[in-house]
Amino acid sequence: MSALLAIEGVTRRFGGVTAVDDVTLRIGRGEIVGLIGPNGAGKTTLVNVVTGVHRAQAGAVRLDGVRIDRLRSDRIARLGVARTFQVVQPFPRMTALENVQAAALFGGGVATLAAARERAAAHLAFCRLDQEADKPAGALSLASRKRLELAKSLAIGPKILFLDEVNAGLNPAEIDIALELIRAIAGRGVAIVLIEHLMKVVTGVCGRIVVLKQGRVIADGAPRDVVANPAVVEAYLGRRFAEHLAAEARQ
Ligand SMILES: Nc1ncnc2c1ncn2[C@@H]1O[C@H](COP(=O)(O)OP(=O)(O)OP(=O)(O)O)[C@@H](O)[C@H]1O
Repeated sequence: MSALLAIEGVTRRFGGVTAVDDVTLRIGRGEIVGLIGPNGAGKTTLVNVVTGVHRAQAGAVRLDGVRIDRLRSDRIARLGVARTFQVVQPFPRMTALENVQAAALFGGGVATLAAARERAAAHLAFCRLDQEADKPAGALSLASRKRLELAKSLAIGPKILFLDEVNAGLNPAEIDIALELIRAIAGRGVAIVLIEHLMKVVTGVCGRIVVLKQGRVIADGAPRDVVANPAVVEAYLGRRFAEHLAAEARQ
């Protein structure tokens, strides 16, 4: 079966820095993939190339077999590639419902404002924000704003969703809710790529982990194999932490 998203030999340089270096990666429908690596490894740049923010200087990106790497970012989003940002940026004076309604209208597939509103309400309920629907987005807590970003992403009808540090700044109970949501979204067949520094989160929710270092993929596989991979331990995890994770994985 062909991959939902195929990144094929993608390279992106900035001046003398090769931020993404000949990366090849295939992601299937409904997969939850962790994308990890040290600061500056190229994670955000890779997402920027896939979402059309940056052009690749070599390689190709295909969604459902169709090349998307020469398209504008709004077109790529409408085709089903959604992302959230590390720093959440809703329209602060619009209500949570209006924010999601605007995303639904952008995504297309709704004929009227009323239909967009109805769909937005359903996405808010799914993201456990129905109680906050009529509050200005700027008045929501950080955890709620992060879930609002998820609801907005869902409103464009994504096939694949890139989540950049959705758990940063959340407490353990809030992280549990976010992870439940991520599993539920994947359960609907949406592929998820989780950029995350919290290894407990990555190993807990991801079926597969990809590790970048200096723009290259240095590991790609099941969490228990990746955390035991000496190159990953050296580049990112550190030995004591890796031993701790391996012990947890065995339990
Ligand atoms: N717009 C840009 N202009 C110049 N250099 C850039 C640009 N974007 C990224 N880089 C460089 O590309 C490399 C990869 O950066 P990138 O932000 O993709 O890494 P990252 O893995 O997402 O890091 P972090 O975990 O810190 O977010 C770094 O050396 C960075 O300085």
